[in-house]
Amino acid sequence: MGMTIAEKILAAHSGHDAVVPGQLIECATDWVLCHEITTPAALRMLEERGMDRVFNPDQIVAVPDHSVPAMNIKAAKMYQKLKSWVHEKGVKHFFDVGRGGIAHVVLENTGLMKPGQTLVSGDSHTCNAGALGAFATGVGSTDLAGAIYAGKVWFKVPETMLIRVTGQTQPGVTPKDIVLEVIKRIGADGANYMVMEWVGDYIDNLDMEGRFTLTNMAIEAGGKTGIVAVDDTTRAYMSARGVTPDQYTEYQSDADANFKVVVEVDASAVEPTVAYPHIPSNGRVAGSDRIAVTHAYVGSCTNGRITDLRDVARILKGRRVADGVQMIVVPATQAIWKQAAQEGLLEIFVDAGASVSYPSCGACLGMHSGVLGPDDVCISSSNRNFVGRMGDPSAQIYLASPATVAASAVAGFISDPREYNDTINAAD
Ligand SMILES: CC(C)[C@H](C(=O)O)[C@@H](O)C(=O)O
Ligand code: SF4
Repeated sequence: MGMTIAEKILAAHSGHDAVVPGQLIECATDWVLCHEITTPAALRMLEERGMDRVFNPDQIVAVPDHSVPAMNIKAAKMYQKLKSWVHEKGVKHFFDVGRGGIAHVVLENTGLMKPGQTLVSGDSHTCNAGALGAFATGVGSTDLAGAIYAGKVWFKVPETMLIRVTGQTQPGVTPKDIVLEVIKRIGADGANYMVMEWVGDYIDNLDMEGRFTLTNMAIEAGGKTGIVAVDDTTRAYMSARGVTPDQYTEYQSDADANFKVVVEVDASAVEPTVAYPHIPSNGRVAGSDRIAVTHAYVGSCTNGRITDLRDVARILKGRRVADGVQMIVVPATQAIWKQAAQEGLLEIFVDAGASVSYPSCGACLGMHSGVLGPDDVCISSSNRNFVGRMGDPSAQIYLASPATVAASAVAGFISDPREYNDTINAAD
């Protein structure tokens, strides 16, 4: 029996020639990603047991991102804890406030994380990095503590779901719509403890930014991670970061690999999709109901990349955010913020009446810088619309692509971005 990409990576990191789904393995971690929310608890566990060390300070990447710049004293203390640990242990890759942004997006851009590697973090969207042809997954604080201490974690080898996306999307339809459509179809637990491997000519033609959006949301279908095989797009992305193919290992799934489920998606039939409250699987076609919004949020590790900001700018250019709508745009990292500034995108946002914020998770999980109040209605480019996710439990969150968020912000109600296709194409 052949193996999938994920099985091959896990075998290579656990000293086995081959592994099968269900097998328990001790897996070496090439990278541990640490932020200020879950790392302090893991560090306390280690300290209490007198196991206060790191397996290798060069293989830890630390990025404060959720509650920074701190909005209260508690957050300031968590940030201090992460920072003092980084200095004490000599953690090599530290992206402090002002030099980083949202951890997953910072990491994907560094060139540190390479195809064929393994990554764990105390964050559920760690699956994001799977787009690089790597095995990346979120773990709880105990496993995080173990990884920091020993550079190893226990895994049960997951089954793999194959998602084949063929054809091309209509103008105005983006990777976010594809992933919302898939989660709608399979359900919020449809990929429970499975690897979601994306293939097909749609994926072949997709840029890395779009691939990260797909793998980022694996956890919203219960997936262990998402993964995309290495191809020329991945190689070019790595080489732009100074990493050559001899520095990483490429894996492909074998023709006779065992896929537990196969999902077929015709990209040309996918419409702009909005996940209605309060679960990401609750997808409907954008604009099928007239839903007034009070807030519009573009950002997060799912959709705060430069390509997302360009999509938003194409719609906002020469237009105004509707009265009564608070729109915030949060570039995911300092580097993306700078590029957006250089491309003139930030000026377009400001001229349209949107507020541009510093890179952080703040609004995405209702911690700061855009917390929703009672009965607010937000159209969000993020990945979760659970009750209370962005603030008050009575607030309603609708998940969509950046283009749909922008179209809705301009109209004042949830709208189909394809209404702007003519002007977008004319502007290009
Ligand atoms: C705070 C963190 C543990 C959490 C996660 O794991 O996903 C957050 O990033 C989120 O998106 O809800
Ligand atoms: S941007 Fe949102 S989803 Fe991503 S890590 Fe931060 S809080 Fe979690």
